[in-house]
Amino acid sequence: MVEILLQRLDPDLPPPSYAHPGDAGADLRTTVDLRLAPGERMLVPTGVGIALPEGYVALVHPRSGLAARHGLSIVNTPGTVDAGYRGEIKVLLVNTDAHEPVTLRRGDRIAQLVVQRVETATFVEVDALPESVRGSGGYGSTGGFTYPDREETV
Ligand SMILES: O=c1ccn([C@H]2C[C@H](O)[C@@H](COP(=O)(O)OP(=O)(O)OP(=O)(O)O)O2)c(=O)[nH]1
Ligand SMILES: [Mg+2]
Repeated sequence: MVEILLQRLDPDLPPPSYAHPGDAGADLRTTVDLRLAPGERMLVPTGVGIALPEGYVALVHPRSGLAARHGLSIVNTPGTVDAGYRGEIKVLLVNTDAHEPVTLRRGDRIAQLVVQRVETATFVEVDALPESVRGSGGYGSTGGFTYPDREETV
């Protein structure tokens, strides 16, 4: 368990909280009413700031229920909150539904914050990278799937 300093910039709203003990994500709320047309995105304030200890990151993930029911997602998912960031956490919501607008009210839970340990790397430049079994194969190099009515594999 890690202790994180939290500042409520909007004290009338509850602070981020875990819905159940052991949950990975603490829910974040919108401080504003909003309506997103199909395809529209908006940077939404949550009314909280945090001071993470060094060696930690907080990731802003979408909520799966809102995604499944309304197509609500996050453009930059998962958003990265750096340990040194002291500003308000914001969520870049997007309505991916093709037809219906998404309407949210102040106080609705819009995203979840996942706190993780993170390594800081030292990048050591070399002329050639060591060999590996995978090599430079990627982007479907191990095969994909074939549509029943088509010859090619995608
Ligand atoms: O979903 C997010 C993503 C980022 N941030 C804040 C915290 C983070 O530390 C800062 C910068 O984020 P990031 O590094 O992803 O954005 P950037 O475009 O690289 O901005 P910068 O040049 O400020 O690093 O913005 C949020 O509040 N919510
Ligand atoms: Mg950055």
